[in-house]
Amino acid sequence: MSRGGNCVGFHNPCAGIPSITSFAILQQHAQALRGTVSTLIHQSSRVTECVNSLQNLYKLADVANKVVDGEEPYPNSTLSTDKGMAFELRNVSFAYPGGKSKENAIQNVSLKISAGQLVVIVGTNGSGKSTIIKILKLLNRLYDVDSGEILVDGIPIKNYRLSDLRKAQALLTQDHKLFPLTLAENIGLGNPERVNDMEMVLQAAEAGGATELIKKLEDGVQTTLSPVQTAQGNHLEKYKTLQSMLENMEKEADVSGKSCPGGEKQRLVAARTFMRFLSGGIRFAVADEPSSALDPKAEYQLFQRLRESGDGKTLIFVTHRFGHLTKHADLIICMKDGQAVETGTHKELLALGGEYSELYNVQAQAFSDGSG
Ligand SMILES: Nc1ncnc2c1ncn2[C@@H]1O[C@H](COP(=O)(O)OP(=O)(O)OP(=O)(O)O)[C@@H](O)[C@H]1O
Repeated sequence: MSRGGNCVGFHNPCAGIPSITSFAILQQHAQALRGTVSTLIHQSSRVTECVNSLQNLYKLADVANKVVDGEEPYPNSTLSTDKGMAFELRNVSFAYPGGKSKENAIQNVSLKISAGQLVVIVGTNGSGKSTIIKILKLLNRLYDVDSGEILVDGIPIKNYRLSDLRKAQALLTQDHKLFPLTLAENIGLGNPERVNDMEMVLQAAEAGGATELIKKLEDGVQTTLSPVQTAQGNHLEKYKTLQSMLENMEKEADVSGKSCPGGEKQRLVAARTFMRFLSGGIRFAVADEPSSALDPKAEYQLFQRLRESGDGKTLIFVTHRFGHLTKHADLIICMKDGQAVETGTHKELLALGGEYSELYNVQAQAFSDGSG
């Protein structure tokens, strides 16, 4: 048996350590080594992921921006009216870039929306409602259509300056974010130049139905919303540094939970949209399911206020609910399988007895068949 430097063995008389202890130490080292190797393997796969993401970023940077800015100022001095934006879709088809489906999300859609109309888009899931909104939000021109043409106030959308179009639109969706700022700032984001104009902020809050919620809070509009706590963070009370690092990482995160439940969040987001309306110059507003978390009374009030402030704006709503909106709409667009299968008013579409009346009757039946 070696008595030199090689002291590892079941029996090590040079160190006088009992063999069982040596074995335990050996096992510990082996375990630590296994842990290190598996961490290394995990980390190296993360490195590959990071490198791939970086590569993709560089590839993206090489992609030429296909959206070419136009030169025509908006509003057009001769064609635009102060009633709002007018739209025309001529044989428009669109498939999402990189989308898995070979089918177009919308197919050969032709329709006209007059300036100042209150328009409601209905249809089953996946029928293309939000896609119509996205290409009409065209206004951002994130999605240029594959074929067909979109006209705004009689001129192809592509001719307009993007920045002018953006200034003229407001958007209200269910997935807008709230930030860990004060309520006033969250609302003021709709019109950042006037974020300190408390009179305007409170006016927007009232229109969005957020006044009661603000009154309940000790600091009113100056209440700062707290960032979201993830499930991960909840286990980390003992590790203060790690917890505060995670919380900082969540700064950009949405606000929800106790500090602001769904319905209240939608009210604040709606208030932000009204703040944007108050900035002036808005001629087109889109609302994509803006009331999904609101109770029926709050939903009615929101629609009323949107309608009341709709002067000088074309309003387009996407909804699954049939009610005040569809009843008052100047134009209902009923989508099915990517096509605008029916257009008209509630009465006209009911009289048709087609897709719209079928969808309507499913909801109406719940109240009329005495099953409730
Ligand atoms: N970002 C996307 N990438 C790829 N395909 C998409 C994308 N968004 C929607 N689609 C597809 O386009 C089609 C139309 O979807 P769209 O969201 O317009 O329908 P929708 O009527 O608004 O549905 P819902 O009522 O469920 O919101 C669907 O087949 C959908 O899967």
